[in-house]
Amino acid sequence: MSAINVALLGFGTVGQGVCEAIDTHQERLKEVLGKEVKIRAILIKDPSKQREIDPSIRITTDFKDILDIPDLHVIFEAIVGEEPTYTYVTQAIEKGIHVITANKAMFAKYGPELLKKASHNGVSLGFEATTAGGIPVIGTIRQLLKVNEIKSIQGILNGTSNFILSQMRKKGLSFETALKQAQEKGYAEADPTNDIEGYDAFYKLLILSQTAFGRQPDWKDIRQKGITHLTAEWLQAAESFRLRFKHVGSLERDGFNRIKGGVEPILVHDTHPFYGVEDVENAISLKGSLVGRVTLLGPGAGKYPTGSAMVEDFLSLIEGKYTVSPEKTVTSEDIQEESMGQWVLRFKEKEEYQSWITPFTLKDRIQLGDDLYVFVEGRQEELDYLLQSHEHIQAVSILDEIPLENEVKEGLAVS
Ligand SMILES: NC(=O)C1=CN([C@@H]2O[C@H](COP(=O)(O)OP(=O)(O)OC[C@H]3O[C@@H](n4cnc5c(N)ncnc54)[C@H](OP(=O)(O)O)[C@@H]3O)[C@@H](O)[C@H]2O)C=CC1
Ligand SMILES: N[C@@H](CC=O)C(=O)O
Repeated sequence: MSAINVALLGFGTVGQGVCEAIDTHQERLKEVLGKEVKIRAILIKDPSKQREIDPSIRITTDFKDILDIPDLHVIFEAIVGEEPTYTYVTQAIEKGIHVITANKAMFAKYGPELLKKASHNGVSLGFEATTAGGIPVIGTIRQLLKVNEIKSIQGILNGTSNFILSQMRKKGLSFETALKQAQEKGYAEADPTNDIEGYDAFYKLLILSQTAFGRQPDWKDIRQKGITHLTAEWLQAAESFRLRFKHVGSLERDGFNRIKGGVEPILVHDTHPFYGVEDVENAISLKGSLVGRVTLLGPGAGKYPTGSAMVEDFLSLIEGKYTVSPEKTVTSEDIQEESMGQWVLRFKEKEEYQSWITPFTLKDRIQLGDDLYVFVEGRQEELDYLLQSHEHIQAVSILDEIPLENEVKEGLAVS
């Protein structure tokens, strides 16, 4: 029985997850593929680090050694940053080697080009692990929602941020302590700025856009804000109104087929599917033209969930499910939808507007903090009044949000 030869780029949290997944599930892989999967080599950066690696696997710091492996079928790419990753992936594809990547910073930027190159060279490029850790969202869109036209996407897309917000709220931890724990658990990026300032979720949102809508919006049109300004007091104050702050990415196509959206902290009510998404979990809610709203939930980061995503991607790739470039043709022009009644309110703070999404009906104004208010059970006219009477609040757009299940709707505003 011949083997499927693979190599790993990177042996950090994700690389180790892939290695262990292959090791512990070798029998299962053999059963499905009819062949053994053999890790031939691992590319690392720092040769002085102590590692527990099967001595039959070659360890190298030179990517040329990887390219020179005879009959190498697949490369699992789990290193950091745009370069040298883009160069390595390009060279692998040009050599006819399939690639599976976890690197969203690289893939958000170069994904469209690399997918074309892969298609041109007759190889596949799997990228399930770039987005939402272990949740099979890319596969769901690529393989299971081919007829449905995706109209909108919302997601908690960064495990580290969600973990920090949950820990600050539940245990009153400081931001720094919660971040440190996320780093120790292997959730955070090498540079956690990407997690806490929203870049990581931003990249994932662009990858989802490419996959679901067949293209990306202009990057500068996508709002991007992290979680660093949120305090434990705010998180706990909101809780008493059955509201939670979640860092959410959202995208929708407007009537002119433009893609709009952003990543930012929003408040969700306890009837919202994202309310109970806690710690390292991620969630993605897709609205399809036939199926309606589908919400996927699961672990958004970490060694085993990400290892799982890459190995499942590998199986799909070997089984030939990804032989065609996943880019869809954008067809429909008539995607204008009736508003579900959700507004983005923007609040001016130090000459800058910050945005939170809030349901539109308002009634009683209850003070939460010095300059933080919640509005409960009101009407459209009251929102209009609020907007007119507070020059520092703007309603900038209506989102196709998940409707709240009951009639009591709440919003939060800074006044
Ligand atoms: N952590 C997670 O939960 C998830 C991470 N990802 C993505 O996966 C990738 C890897 O993340 P993660 O495993 O957490 O990162 P780590 O920092 O834990 O590991 C990175 C690995 O890449 C190696 N590496 C870095 N730069 C180079 C280079 N230039 N040449 C060769 N090897 C290099 C490092 O080598 P050395 O060991 O020698 O330092 C290390 O083994 C990232 O792109 C990340 O965004 C995606 C989904 C989830
Ligand atoms: N740093 C990322 C890892 C997974 O993509 C996160 O926290 O979500």
